[in-house]
Amino acid sequence: MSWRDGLTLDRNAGWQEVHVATASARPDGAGAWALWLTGRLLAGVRWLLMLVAGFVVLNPVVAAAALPAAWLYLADRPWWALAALLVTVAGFGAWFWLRADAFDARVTSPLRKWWRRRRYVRKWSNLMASSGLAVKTRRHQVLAPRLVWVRQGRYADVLRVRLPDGITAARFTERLPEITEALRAREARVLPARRWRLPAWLRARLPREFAPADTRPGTVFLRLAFGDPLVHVVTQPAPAEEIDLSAVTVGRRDDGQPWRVSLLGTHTLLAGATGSGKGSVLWSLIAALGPAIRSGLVHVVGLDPKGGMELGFGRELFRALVTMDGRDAEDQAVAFLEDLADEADRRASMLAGHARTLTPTVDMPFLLIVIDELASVTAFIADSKRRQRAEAALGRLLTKGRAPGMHVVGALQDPRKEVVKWRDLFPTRIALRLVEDSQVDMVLGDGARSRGARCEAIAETAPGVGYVVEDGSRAVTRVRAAYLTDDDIRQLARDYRPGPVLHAIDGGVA
Ligand SMILES: Nc1ncnc2c1ncn2[C@@H]1O[C@H](COP(=O)(O)OP(=O)(O)OP(=O)(O)O)[C@@H](O)[C@H]1O
Repeated sequence: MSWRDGLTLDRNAGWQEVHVATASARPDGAGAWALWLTGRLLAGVRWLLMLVAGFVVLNPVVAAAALPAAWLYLADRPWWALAALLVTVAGFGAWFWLRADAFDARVTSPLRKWWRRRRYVRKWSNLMASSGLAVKTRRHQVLAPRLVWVRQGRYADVLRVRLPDGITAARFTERLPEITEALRAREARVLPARRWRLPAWLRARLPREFAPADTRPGTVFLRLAFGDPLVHVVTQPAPAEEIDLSAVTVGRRDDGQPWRVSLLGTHTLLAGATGSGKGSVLWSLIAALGPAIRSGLVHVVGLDPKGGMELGFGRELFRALVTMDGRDAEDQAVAFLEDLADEADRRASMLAGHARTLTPTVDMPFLLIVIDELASVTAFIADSKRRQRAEAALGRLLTKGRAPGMHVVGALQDPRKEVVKWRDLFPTRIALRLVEDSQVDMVLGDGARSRGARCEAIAETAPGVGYVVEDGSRAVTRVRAAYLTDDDIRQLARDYRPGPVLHAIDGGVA
């Protein structure tokens, strides 16, 4: 992001006053008219200069390309100017034809940003007033939320807005539909307004009562999304040989940037209706870990209640795969969880007093545990004794496994109360398309839907699209998982199948 993306639009202190033009403001008499007209003319010239200056700053390539034609025209050579213009247009056409991405980055994207910025400036006061977000002071001034700055990206802009007294962030959030329409955005979302973080050494020295709160009252960050980089299927890039478990790429975010998830110190809850693309999240995660799976630094184990239909394609990548078929399916699931919970205990006691988190080695690898249907090891177990054992083991695994390098990905097709009670033990939550709007907050946490996670509105034609809430953050991010075909998965298994098993999990799951 360049320095140009953070220009201040309005320097009023704290709010934006909406000027209400009254009929009595009209001039009376010739002198007054002349004065009024001169004022209007000067304002018009200022506006034009600002417009040109803004255009040149935000579109340097287009401005530079138009310079020869403009100079020839001013030098009274209109035909030469026309010829220069035609050459410039032809040059742009060739550039677009040969390098559409570079052309977009240098020409059309800056033009679009400039246009959007003009729209904000032009419409803001009116929009705030007509959406009921303006307040009247006792001196009869009309104050509206003030647009402080705009940070622009290819697909989304973030507007920092200061609220006048009397307007709350909640009230602003209620008006998002009007704001979205008026500013021609695809989607509007309010991001949590976080304070600047003081350096840790300074924070540690501040008395508690002076330590600033985490949120910033009176300020709202409005995120407006334009266009959609998630309409196309996302492909998974070849994984780097050196895997960073705190930033594993699994797809793309709706600002066009890679979607990375951290596997360290957290577990992931993945919910989505049937056909919503849960499989693509699981497989892109496994694919991104390929080299570490082959070298033995990461072990993947899985539980697939569909008899291996989902995870079976890449069976060779798993150190253990419990497929829950046959008459003892429930016993298999219970044994699987109890073995892993014991492993979590073993690792926790080995680390105690030595380290707070695990650095994976071949002797003590990072464990990725994929449970393809969480309900099948909790709510769906018919026998109550077995269910209690399974739930106790799952609880132990989730609470103890985070620090010693065990990450559980629990997929969920039908979020309901008896399953979602586990939600708080999964700090990272992903919700793909859901059937009902009430399920959104059940999965992602309270208030996630009002912060923009519209999982029930995701089209059936967009599998793999969803919303993420990350550990410790209230922000909701829209994403799409990369897609691997069945052949891709088979190839993945051939490329990254692990070497001989060195350390089986106690209890014989491996
Ligand atoms: N990220 C994606 N991009 C494009 N298409 C996808 C993506 N993920 C899945 N699909 C398509 O959607 C179909 C359904 O996906 P998938 O089987 O992963 O859904 P699911 O949520 O696991 O469903 P179920 O719970 O029924 O197993 C796939 O066959 C595939 O064609």
